[in-house]
Amino acid sequence: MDSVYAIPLHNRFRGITVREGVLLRGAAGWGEFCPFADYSDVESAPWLAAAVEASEVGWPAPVRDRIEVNTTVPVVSPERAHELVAASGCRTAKVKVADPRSSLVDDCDRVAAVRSALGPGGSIRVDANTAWDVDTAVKSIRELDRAAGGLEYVEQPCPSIEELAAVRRQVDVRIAADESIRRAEDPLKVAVAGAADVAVIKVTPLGGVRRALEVAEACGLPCVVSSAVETSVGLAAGLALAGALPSLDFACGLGTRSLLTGDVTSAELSPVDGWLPVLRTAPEPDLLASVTAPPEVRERWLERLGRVRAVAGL
Ligand SMILES: O=C(O)CCC(=O)c1ccccc1C(=O)O
Ligand SMILES: [Mg+2]
Repeated sequence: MDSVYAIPLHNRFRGITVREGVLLRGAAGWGEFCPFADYSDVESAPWLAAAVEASEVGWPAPVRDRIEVNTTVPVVSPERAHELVAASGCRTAKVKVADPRSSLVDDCDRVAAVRSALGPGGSIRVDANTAWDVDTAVKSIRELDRAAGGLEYVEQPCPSIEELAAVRRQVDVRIAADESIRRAEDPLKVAVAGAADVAVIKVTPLGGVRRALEVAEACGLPCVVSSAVETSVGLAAGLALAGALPSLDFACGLGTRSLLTGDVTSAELSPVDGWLPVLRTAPEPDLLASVTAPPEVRERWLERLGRVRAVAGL
């Protein structure tokens, strides 16, 4: 039977305080259907395709058995950011910046605290989630780069591909494309080469591991596999993708289990010393029961699942 879960987050992330979704069980295992609330039924169809691939088909064989991951730092105080990074064991941290609740000075302070936690050998990337125009991006990236003692890359500083290209011409920091790929009408056709140095690839919005592998190949850039803040069921799909990519040069954004206050399995996919195994885990009945959504949330998700099944023909 389909299980609808609702799991609170430790800190607000992407405007969300509780992560919700449906776990689907099929012949090949478990899949997770968890489009964000602002995704339409049409935009949610690839999320369902990813869940159906996981539960009914399974994934291609991996070429590596462990994945280095970044820890993800939400909009928190510099002290809390330092604590989170130090406790994570990761050598790479991704810091959310340009949030409406955080000024550039706050962002610089947070990034500096992350550098002090990582030491000079660590890598820091920031994610602006499309917040800036070109001029603001150029100015902010220069300041953040200075505060960080060097940035590995900046993820999606501006909304459009053209703006990414303009920013890229003016700064020394690498540019990564995320929303430009994930929310593109046809992710197989977006011309990110020239506008970005790195492609962020997410299994769920791209419609599954196979489809994401095609997008990775088509974009012709080094890829970073990132989660959509799923339970360990959904994270396993990201690990399958990261495990199957022909080459992998950067730490992946799959260390997000710690953003959630709970999980559906005790074999949870939390990084150890900054690495995750390429494995999949099944939910355990008692843990599944502990995160079961209240009836009205369950109703809403089952209706959404039905509508998206109709749209997707799945
Ligand atoms: O990449 C990571 O470290 C975590 C994943 C992440 O940031 C994310 C999670 C959900 C939705 C959007 C994003 C994003 O990268 O913008
Ligand atoms: Mg991003």
